[in-house]
Amino acid sequence: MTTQHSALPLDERSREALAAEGLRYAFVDEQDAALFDAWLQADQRGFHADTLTEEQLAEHRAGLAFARSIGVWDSSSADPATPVGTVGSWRSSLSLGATSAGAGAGASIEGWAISAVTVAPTHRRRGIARALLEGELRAAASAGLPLAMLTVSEATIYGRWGFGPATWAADYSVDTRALQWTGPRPTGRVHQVSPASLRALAPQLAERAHRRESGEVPGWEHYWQRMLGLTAGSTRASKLRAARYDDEQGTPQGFALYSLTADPDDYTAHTVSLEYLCAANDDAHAALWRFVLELDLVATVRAPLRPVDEPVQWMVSNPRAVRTSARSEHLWLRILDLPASLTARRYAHADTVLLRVDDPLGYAHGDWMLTTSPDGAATVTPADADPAPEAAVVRLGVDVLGTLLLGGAPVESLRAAARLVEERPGSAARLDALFRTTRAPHLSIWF
Ligand SMILES: CC(=O)SCCNC(=O)CCNC(=O)[C@H](O)C(C)(C)COP(=O)(O)OP(=O)(O)OC[C@H]1O[C@@H](n2cnc3c(N)ncnc32)[C@H](O)[C@@H]1OP(=O)(O)O
Repeated sequence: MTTQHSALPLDERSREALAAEGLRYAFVDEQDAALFDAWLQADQRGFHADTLTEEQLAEHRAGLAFARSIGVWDSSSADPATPVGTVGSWRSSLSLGATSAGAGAGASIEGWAISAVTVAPTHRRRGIARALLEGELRAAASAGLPLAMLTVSEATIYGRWGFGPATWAADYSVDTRALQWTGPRPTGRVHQVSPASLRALAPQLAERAHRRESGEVPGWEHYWQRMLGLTAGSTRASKLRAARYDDEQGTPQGFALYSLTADPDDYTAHTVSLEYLCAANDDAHAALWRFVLELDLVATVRAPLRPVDEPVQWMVSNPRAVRTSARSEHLWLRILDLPASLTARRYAHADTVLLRVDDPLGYAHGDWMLTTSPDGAATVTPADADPAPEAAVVRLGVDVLGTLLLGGAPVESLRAAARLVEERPGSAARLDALFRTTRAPHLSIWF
């Protein structure tokens, strides 16, 4: 067991709650290959994914040993070695780079990333996920982490524990034969490279790109192996192509990973799947998009999980050729330490807002005075007196505050939906102006 894990003990309340159901809740010792393998296979089964081969298991063990893995076991089941519940978690930064105009580039906050939440079909709806989630939140809060975060299989699950969607993602489908490139033509060069050649560079470029964004969570060792098609038996490896953009000085500034699928009836009409586009500056973004949109023998470029304000729609002659085929929430946040969460980011201008926060689990519950200064910095204090007459006053749930935190939420819509109540007229508009960011927050990975 690593130091990081022992620093964050197993949650006693969850252990007791599950023990009362005859279930054992415990850490997975990543050095115990048989134990870890059973946990990994249970996680795969939980998501209806393929059973891992021996080679893949070895890779997963190496690649995921950094996380804190917890299992739930039922000694009375036919296969008592395989956990009936899983959860994995780790400390991770969350970028806050675009939280106000010009200010805050490179800022981030540390949070608790939660993943691999599964419960066996034979044990569902008996409260196992609840015990796992509430245990994670207590562990994160006791470690002093300001928030927890996750990406979700279903948007119906996590609101009950105070998580709210905080970034959104769009899938685009581009009809490349219906447009011309009208965007910038940067003076650097695009090089066609092998995905393997990006192994060291990709995380570095992603880290630089994330400094410009809010909502980004860094990938980990095994994530990059997978993304670059370098894992054992990767089904993507033979199809994956890569392009790298270097600036005029020859310094890499971005890369794109994509694959092509032929149209069986028309060889000139391949579909490109743009699986990842990472740009540390605007030039790299434009050059790489232009590269994929101008590939010959291609009719369609599909680009999943892109920002909802993806600038490419303004870089082509025909905006209707860039169709949004899907749009949904992506990263979910759960605020645990309200002052630490709110003061980590920058705001648009000086203002004073009383936030009356309802948090059924207690972590962020209460009245809080948020005061921002002209340079965008904030202070947050418990509000025990009546608010000053000039303060905006709103009442909202902790999930809605998570939704607001990165600045991508339309506050007026939340007010109209009664998810946020104005206790003084005009407060929603003031909150919107204060929290809104110049770029939509965005997370480019699943975790
Ligand atoms: C961060 C991540 O890892 S996201 C991935 C989530 N996992 C998956 O989608 C894998 C497939 N699904 C599963 O493994 C399980 O069904 C889980 C993990 C979603 C739920 O596990 P369970 O142990 O059945 O949940 P549990 O019994 O603790 O339910 C807790 C509450 O969530 C609700 N709930 C559970 N699953 C769902 C769901 N899929 N949709 C909506 N509500 C749900 C329950 O009704 C219950 O509600 P309440 O107590 O507030 O009335």
